[in-house]
Amino acid sequence: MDHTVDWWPSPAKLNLFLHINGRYPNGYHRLQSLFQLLDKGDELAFNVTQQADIDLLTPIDGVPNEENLIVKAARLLQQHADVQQGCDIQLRKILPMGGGIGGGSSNAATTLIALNHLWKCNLSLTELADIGLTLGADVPVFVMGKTAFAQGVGEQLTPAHVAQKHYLVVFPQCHVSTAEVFTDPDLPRNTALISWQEYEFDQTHNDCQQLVCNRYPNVANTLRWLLEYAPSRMTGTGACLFAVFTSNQEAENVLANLPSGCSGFVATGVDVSPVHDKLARLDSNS
Ligand SMILES: C[C@@](CO)(OP(=O)(O)O)[C@H](O)COP(=O)(O)OP(=O)(O)OC[C@H]1O[C@@H](n2ccc(N)nc2=O)[C@H](O)[C@@H]1O
Ligand SMILES: Nc1ncnc2c1ncn2[C@@H]1O[C@H](COP(=O)(O)OP(=O)(O)O)[C@@H](O)[C@H]1O
Repeated sequence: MDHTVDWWPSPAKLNLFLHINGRYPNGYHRLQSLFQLLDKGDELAFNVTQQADIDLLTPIDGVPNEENLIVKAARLLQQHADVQQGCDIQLRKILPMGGGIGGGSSNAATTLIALNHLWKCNLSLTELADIGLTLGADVPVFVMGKTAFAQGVGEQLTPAHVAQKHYLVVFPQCHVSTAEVFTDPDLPRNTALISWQEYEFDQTHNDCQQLVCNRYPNVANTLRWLLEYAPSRMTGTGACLFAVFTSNQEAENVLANLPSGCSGFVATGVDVSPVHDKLARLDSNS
């Protein structure tokens, strides 16, 4: 660990369920979901500079910096708040991309929150969430920083307390594009709305799961394997799967026996994002 660098967490999320209730005229889907924030994720570090340049010093293979959500988020905030300073950014990426665990969206949210603090923009979380929504439907939940029920395209958020569980998150080594799932004619789009008070894991599902299992045998086989151990489901539009445990040790035991070709990690569900814990610590020290 490099102690001279101040790392900001960029947590992953799981969709404990994902119901598709319909479609808006612009083609976006109307959803209900429970976004569970996790205590594990990527990390980002920001070094404020006096020139306006935004530089990501650790590019991601296959994602040009200009298209990286981190750089886009920094630029948007810079324009929105008329900031004259710039920054150098470093990323330590551990979350698989296109996995349905929100890595890119979380990176964008952490960038908005950290630079709002470091550039002293003083924008509210709601303003940052509005900026974030223009980058992706999942950015607002990470900006608001609370495990939450979501509806609309995922931007209408109601904070939720979920009993603390330990999750084995498994990446079946295939990437599923969100746009590919949402444009598939076979995707079910007519689940009835539920009221949050009635939420129970067993009474909910992920409307994308069967479609992705049909198209990606790796996902179907890994899900079947996980279900032998614990209640399990796909998150988001895939391809990651999660299994729910009441103890960390049980989750670690199953991780140790993952089928070859899969990778994974164990994380604990949190009600509040670790980014917000860091902000609170910074605010209490200032
Ligand atoms: C459905 C979720 C659940 O978490 O899937 P994952 O991406 O996490 O797997 C997300 O809300 C996704 O959010 P995000 O990945 O930010 O989506 P965006 O970049 O805004 O959109 C990617 C594409 O998905 C489609 N899209 C996205 C969200 C939505 N409610 N309806 C859609 O139809 C649109 O066609 C869009 O072109
Ligand atoms: N900082 C970033 N981290 C991850 N992906 C990014 C980033 N910036 C842009 N992307 C693009 O966003 C896509 C979706 O990434 P990600 O958010 O990790 O997946 P998902 O939405 O399935 O959870 C990636 O395939 C990549 O092309």
